[in-house]
Amino acid sequence: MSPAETNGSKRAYVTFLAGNGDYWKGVVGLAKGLRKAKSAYPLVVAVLPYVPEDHLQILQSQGCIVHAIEPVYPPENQTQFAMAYYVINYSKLRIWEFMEYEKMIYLDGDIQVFDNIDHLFDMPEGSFYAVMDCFCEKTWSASPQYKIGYCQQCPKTVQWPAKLGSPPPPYFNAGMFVFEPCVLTYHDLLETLEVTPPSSFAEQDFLNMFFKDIYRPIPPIYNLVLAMLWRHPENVDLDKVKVVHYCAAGSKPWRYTGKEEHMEREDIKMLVKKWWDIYDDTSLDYKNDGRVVKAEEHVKLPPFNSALSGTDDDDQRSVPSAA
Ligand SMILES: O=c1ccn([C@@H]2O[C@H](COP(=O)(O)OP(=O)(O)O)[C@@H](O)[C@H]2O)c(=O)[nH]1
Ligand SMILES: OC[C@H]1O[C@H](O[C@@H]2[C@@H](O)[C@H](O)[C@@H](O)[C@H](O)[C@@H]2O)[C@H](O)[C@@H](O)[C@H]1O
Ligand SMILES: [Mn+2]
Repeated sequence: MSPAETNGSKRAYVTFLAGNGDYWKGVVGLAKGLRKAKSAYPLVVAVLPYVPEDHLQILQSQGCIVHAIEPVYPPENQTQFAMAYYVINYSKLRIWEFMEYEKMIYLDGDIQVFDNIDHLFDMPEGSFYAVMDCFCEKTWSASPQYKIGYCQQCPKTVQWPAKLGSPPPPYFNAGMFVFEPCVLTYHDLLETLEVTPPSSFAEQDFLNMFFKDIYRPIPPIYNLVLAMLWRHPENVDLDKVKVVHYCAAGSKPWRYTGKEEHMEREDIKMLVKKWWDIYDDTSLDYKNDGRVVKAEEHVKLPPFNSALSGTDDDDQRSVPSAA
């Protein structure tokens, strides 16, 4: 049984690449970081059209399994996304059709894995695992939480006012999550998206709504949203952090100038250097041992109706507890 298959279930990390810009550097860094952390599983890259061929070659030369996907667009809308480019992030939904895998961990291309997190694949099936986000950055300024100063990271500091009803349910950052590709879920996601008005955080808001009944928070060591360092330092122990998410403005290591707000912090400089130390480490380059790394054929999805008659072989495993 290959390392990518454990107890018969095929597993892989997956990230997403769009455009002809420089995010491919984030994906290369991620591929090398997973290698350094001695992960047993491959990195699949879901790539949108127009990603340049030379970027794809670089990813394959680093051992990535490149899967071409078609874009997913939200319904026609006048929404002001928190960042205009968020509209392309709906295309992340395509990873639910990667039926050749039973369990996947999604990681944004601006994430680095500094310690092995393969054990997360052993979490019980049937739930959606991700780390809770923070509402304190300006990107949240249109939200009711931000306007009253409420954040789920410190629910007692500013209590959710009873007049606004019950507090919002736990809300995850969609830059990292543990999920199970499933054709029924995939079609349900796309059909639900067609009738869901888009909102500020695009697919992140949508995924939070869609998975709210099965979402289980996992500790922030698995996705350190950098703003936590200055918004909720009491919730962060950098020595224990396994996964860093370079999502704060100005923190993408491959574009780092140190000029944006908070970017002159010593911990930010240290984390950016940690990223570059891996990216520049040629001993972490992929050594193709003669096998030809082929972009795996997409599993041809069965027609929707025949998938309905499929049966799930549910094999529960012992699991680390979620947060
Ligand atoms: O031009 C882009 C913008 C985004 N992405 C992908 O979409 C993810 C989500 O965007 P981003 O990480 O910039 O959002 P943030 O987490 O910073 O809000 C990125 O990590 C990349 O994997 C990409 O490939 N090209
Ligand atoms: O398309 C919406 C995006 O929303 C999330 O990014 C946000 C979120 O983390 C906020 O809390 C931060 O304030 C903000 O900076 C950051 O961009 C995901 O990381 C990304 O993958 C993607 O889903
Ligand atoms: Mn990100």
